[in-house]
Amino acid sequence: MYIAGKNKPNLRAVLRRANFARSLGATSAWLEPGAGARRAGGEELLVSARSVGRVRRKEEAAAMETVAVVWTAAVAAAGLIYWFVWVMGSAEVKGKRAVDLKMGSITRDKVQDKYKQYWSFFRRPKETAVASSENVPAFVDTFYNLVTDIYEWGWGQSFHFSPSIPGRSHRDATRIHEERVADLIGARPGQRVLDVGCGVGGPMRAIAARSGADVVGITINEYQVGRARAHNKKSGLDALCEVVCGNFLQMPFPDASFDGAYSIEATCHAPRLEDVYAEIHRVLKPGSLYVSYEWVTTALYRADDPDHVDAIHGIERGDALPGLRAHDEIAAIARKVGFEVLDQRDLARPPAGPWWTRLKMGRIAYWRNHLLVSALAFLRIAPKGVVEVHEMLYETARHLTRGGETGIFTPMHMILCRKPPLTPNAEDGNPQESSS
Ligand SMILES: C=C(CC[C@@H](C)[C@H]1CC[C@H]2C3=CC[C@H]4[C@H](C)[C@@H](O)CC[C@]4(C)[C@H]3CC[C@]12C)C(C)C
Ligand SMILES: C[S@@+](CC[C@H](N)C(=O)[O-])C[C@H]1O[C@@H](n2cnc3c(N)ncnc32)[C@H](O)[C@@H]1O
Repeated sequence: MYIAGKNKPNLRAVLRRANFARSLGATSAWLEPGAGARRAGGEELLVSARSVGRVRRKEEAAAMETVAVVWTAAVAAAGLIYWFVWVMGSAEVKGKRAVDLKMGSITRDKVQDKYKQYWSFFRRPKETAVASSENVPAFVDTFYNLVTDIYEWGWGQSFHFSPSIPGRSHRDATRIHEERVADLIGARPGQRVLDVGCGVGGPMRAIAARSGADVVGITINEYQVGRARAHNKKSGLDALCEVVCGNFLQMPFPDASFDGAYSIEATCHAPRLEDVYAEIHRVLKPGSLYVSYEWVTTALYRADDPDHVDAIHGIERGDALPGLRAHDEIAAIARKVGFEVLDQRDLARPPAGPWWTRLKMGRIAYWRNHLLVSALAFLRIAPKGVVEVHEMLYETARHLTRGGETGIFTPMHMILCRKPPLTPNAEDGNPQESSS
């Protein structure tokens, strides 16, 4: 019995009894009259102290969990961004990252204007087409200011296609397609070879490395000259590779100053093919070889099929082309300027693997790239206008793929020419170009 002041409330004893009683399934009232209320008060205190502790521990655990989740998410996001921008974003390329995207030599605030100016070329009325052919080099220059960095970032240092080779990387297929050029013209050490429309010099370095020849590249775009020289130096090939800024329609080289020449997917920018072929013929030594990979419509192209016309117009608009030529025009033009035609072939025809799969297989990559350029433009890291240019290239890829799949277009119509060697003139004994 509990007497106030005599028996101090022994909470532990009460609890022991309570536990015992609980173990027997009894209530506290069964143990001792009045003990229920006393025990209830003490146990409530203890229970509430315990539950406060439990709640606090739970809260602490939850807070720690939140911190861990936030950190994990932050690390994962950082990893993802790193992978997205630096690893995936430069999968094909060394040296060009999305964060380095510029628009060639165009100042940041002029990019959108230049892009509009580029498009206005295609809106010109037909009557002014001849006059505007004089503007083509300037328009091509603007185009390469807009696209060079995106090409390097998303494609590599070689701005051309190549047949895909099962089991080999794009990089290998590209190099093999370029080395074929060196072999076709028989380039060797000590020779001086001209690269007509050299871009940032991917092919030039592959050809110099393969043959040991000195290669001189010419491009209309000043920005590409800087990029090509930097790449030449970085690859240790600057002793063999030289780059000049100039127009291939009026080249700053003396007559008969090269032992060989090649052009890879570049002369398609010339409004009149005879003008560039005549220049190449002029600067070549007699007897030397020239090979070109030309962009042309094939025998499957039908000018009365609106789908064909639409695909070819799409290719022209997205690639700064004044007008694609037909495959059977090329050799006639080469002969007209004085070349002998040794061979011509569409290198895209079977057994060559399709060149356009590299464009098609990258749908996820395009989506990723679109997000990336949009984010960079939003953050003002890349100039405004980069999103529109990227969008244009995406469209162009669609048209090129259509051209490849339908077989109406090829970017690798190969033509191998020779400038006729000199033969002694029967009358005066002086050498003259042989007529073949
Ligand atoms: C010879 C020329 C250029 C040929 C090709 C090198 C380029 C033609 C189309 C370009 C591209 C299209 C899609 C781009 C993509 C949307 C972007 O995310 C990454 C770059 C692209 C793949 C880009 C790369 C270069 C091309 C394949 C012409 C101009 C005569
Ligand atoms: C598609 S890129 C090909 C570049 C290079 N052959 C390659 O395969 O990487 C075409 C090149 O031709 C050049 N080009 C176009 N028109 C030109 C012109 N009138 N004079 C000099 N270069 C020109 C461009 O500047 C660009 O470098």
